[in-house]
Amino acid sequence: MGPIEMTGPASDEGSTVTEPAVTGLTDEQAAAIRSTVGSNAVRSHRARPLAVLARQLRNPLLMLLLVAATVSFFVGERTDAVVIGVIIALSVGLGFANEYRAERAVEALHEHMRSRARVLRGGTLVERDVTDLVPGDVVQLKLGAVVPADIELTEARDVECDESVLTGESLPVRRKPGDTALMGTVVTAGTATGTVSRTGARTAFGAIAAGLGERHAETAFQIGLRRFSGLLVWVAAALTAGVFVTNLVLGRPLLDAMLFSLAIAVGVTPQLLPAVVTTSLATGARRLTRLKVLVKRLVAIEDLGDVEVLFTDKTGTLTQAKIALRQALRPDGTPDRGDALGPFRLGVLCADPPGSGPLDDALHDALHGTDAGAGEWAPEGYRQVDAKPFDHERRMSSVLVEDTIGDTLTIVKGAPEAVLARCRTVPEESRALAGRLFAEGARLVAVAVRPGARELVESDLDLAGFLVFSDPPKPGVEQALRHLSALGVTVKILTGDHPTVATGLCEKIGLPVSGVLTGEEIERLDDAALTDALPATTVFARVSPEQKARIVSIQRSGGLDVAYLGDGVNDALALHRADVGISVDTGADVARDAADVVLLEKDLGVLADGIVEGRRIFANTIKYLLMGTASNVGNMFSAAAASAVLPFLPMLPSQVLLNNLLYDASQLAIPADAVDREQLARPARFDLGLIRRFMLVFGPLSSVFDLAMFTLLLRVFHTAPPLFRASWFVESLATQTLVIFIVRTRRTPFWRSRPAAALVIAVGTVVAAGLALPYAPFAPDLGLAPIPPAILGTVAVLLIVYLALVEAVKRRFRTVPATRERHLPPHRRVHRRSTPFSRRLRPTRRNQAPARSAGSASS
Ligand SMILES: Nc1ncnc2c1ncn2[C@@H]1O[C@H](COP(=O)(O)OP(=O)(O)OP(=O)(O)O)[C@@H](O)[C@H]1O
Ligand SMILES: [Mg+2]
Repeated sequence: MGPIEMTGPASDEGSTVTEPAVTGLTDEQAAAIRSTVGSNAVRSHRARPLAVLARQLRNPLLMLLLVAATVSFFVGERTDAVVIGVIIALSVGLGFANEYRAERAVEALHEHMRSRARVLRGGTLVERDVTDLVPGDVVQLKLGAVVPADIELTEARDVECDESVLTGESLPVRRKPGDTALMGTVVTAGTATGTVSRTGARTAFGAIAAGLGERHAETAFQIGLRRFSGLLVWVAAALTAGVFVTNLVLGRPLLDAMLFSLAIAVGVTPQLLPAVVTTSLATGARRLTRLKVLVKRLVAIEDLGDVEVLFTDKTGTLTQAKIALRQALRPDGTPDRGDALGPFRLGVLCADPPGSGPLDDALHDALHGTDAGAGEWAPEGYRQVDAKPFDHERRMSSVLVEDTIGDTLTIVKGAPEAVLARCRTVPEESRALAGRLFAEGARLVAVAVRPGARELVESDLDLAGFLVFSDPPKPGVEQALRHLSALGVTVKILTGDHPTVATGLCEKIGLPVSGVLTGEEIERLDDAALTDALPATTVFARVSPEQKARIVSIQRSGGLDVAYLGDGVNDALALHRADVGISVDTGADVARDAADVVLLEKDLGVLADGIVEGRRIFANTIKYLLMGTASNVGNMFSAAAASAVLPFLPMLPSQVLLNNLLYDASQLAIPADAVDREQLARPARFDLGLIRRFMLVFGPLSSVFDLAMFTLLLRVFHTAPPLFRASWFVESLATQTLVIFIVRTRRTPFWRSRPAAALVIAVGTVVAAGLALPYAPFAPDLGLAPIPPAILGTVAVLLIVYLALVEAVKRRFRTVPATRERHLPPHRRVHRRSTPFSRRLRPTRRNQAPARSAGSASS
């Protein structure tokens, strides 16, 4: 059963299918089946305007207010009710427009995040989007693949699947021909071919993913935001109840009291919070996409900003992704000249098909030149009888081959420690040679043989020699590491490679090594000892996938925020454990699916940019929160207090709402604001305590000024209600919007920290509009009267004194480091893994062009 020639358009995949009879479905047949059974999707994504609108309207406060306004329209103040209605419509519109735009950005993210399966279509092996698969498709699975549908295996070579995502069972399960490889599980060993039996929601994985819904579990940031909103809900509730009761006691009409207290509540609640956060995140995501960093979920950007420790694998991240065979050496160190039983020819015999991994590809390249992908890959004259593919635990791969006259040969190649341990005798000079080569920083593989055996046994071997691969550092790594360290991120290496190679590389790229631990040593440490050893260790070498994951977990439990960057099958576990998993577009399926962030180019430099972006978003969100708790809360508090002592309402409900709307509008420019360098230089943490203290200090401060203003208006200027309200309207709008220029930075505003032009324009416009309102022709409808210059001057003086005072108090305000909550949301694995199985509800391109050849989108 030899490899068949592929039919159809030339493809650079060079994969062979060992079932000549199977041709799979054609693209047309697949499309026809898809039209009846649907896409292979477990969820859908599309910005749904109605859902976004419903989210805006779900606000019970607005609803209550709307009801009260409607009642008032029929029984009382008509104009006031209409004004209230218009303002509510405007604020709903504002929130809607912003959130909808952000949802569109999420949708665009999804379009970048496709995952492909190798499928036979019309006899040709092509790559298709996983959502295109239909029952009947013939699919190939290789090591590291996430099984794209329920697949009945027709052929399976040493296949093991990790089904923990479905069963919780962490040990891989053996899968033989006739078994079903389940969707969402991972091929942890071997290669297989099979026929799709079930897709999408009809699979067990689909059912689980559908049950979880589209909402991801909250991150620490989102929890912080929710707590913040909760805090303000309490403040609002207390104020509203107080105002309502006081006004009733004072004998004011029930409806007026109700409208006024509800308006106060609306004024306190941060309605635009979701819009501000999603706009920030969406803007950040767009910026990152341009830098070739994709985030799967918007909040992952904020997660990036929190990263304190970055674990990375070595090969392909710190070193160039493409490695080359440099030398083949016999056990005594003399070069192999291509002898029949020399390490090079044996190594090639033992290699997996092209495209399986960089190391084996380097061997094929050396044999065929660089276009090794096409054509026959095994040297002639040998037939493969059995094979044990490479895995990261054994760190070896082996084959049993038979030559034309029936002699058999077991060939083993792998990490020298593993291979030498299985050799009968190893000359001392060979060990010394290996040590020397490691010290040179070469990526080293030992090859050994055992002639004559009938079965594949990896023991009693004879060393055939070494294959030396060059694995030079990637250009630019040094600079990226400096950037990361300037950002306060500690970089550590978790590699399957040899410790000497790893430390040698660190020296070349300027990463100071404080300590080295090997997998063997780690095995002997219990969790407590490993915890103690972590801070002093930079390099973890010869670690297995489980050890990588264990190290990440232990680092996290120490309270630090941990990111993991890796692209291999051996990185998937660790990616899942990390707070932020980062992978590369060209990496193994499992790695990509386990990640929150995918780099289109494996480049540490862009990662630093991503971290900065995350911190920028965080900083700007915090600005909005602090703003909401400073003058805003203070003003509402003053209004509430004033309503108890004044003979009339200090502001009409419609004026409170209008004031709030204008304030909100000015805040929408915050996501675009510039952030001070020192705020980008350290990992950020959500600190509700800071916000609470901020509110307790700056709220009352603002109220003091309001009360001074009230006193002057009543006692000195003897104003009537319309003028009183107009004056206070302008004063409160100016204080609460202009204070952003002080709150937005820890430095001296403007001189030391320049705000973004957009923010200056937005705030300026809003203040100007507020100032103009009392003079507008429709001012009487709003219940406002023109303000005479004497009062305007007073407002200006108060404003300046207020801002100066806030600036002075701000300087005494220190952030106390918050303790971070350790929080790994449940089901995150199912969520992450189901991302590629997402379908756009409204297909844009109908019927994929069947002629499209596969290679285009593969790496
Ligand atoms: N295809 C292969 N065949 C034989 N041996 C291999 C093969 N791939 C890797 N090895 C050996 O196994 C060792 C461990 O490889 P592994 O993939 O676990 O980690 P790595 O890729 O070297 O490092 P990193 O974790 O930094 O990516 C390698 O150093 C090499 O000696
Ligand atoms: Mg790797």
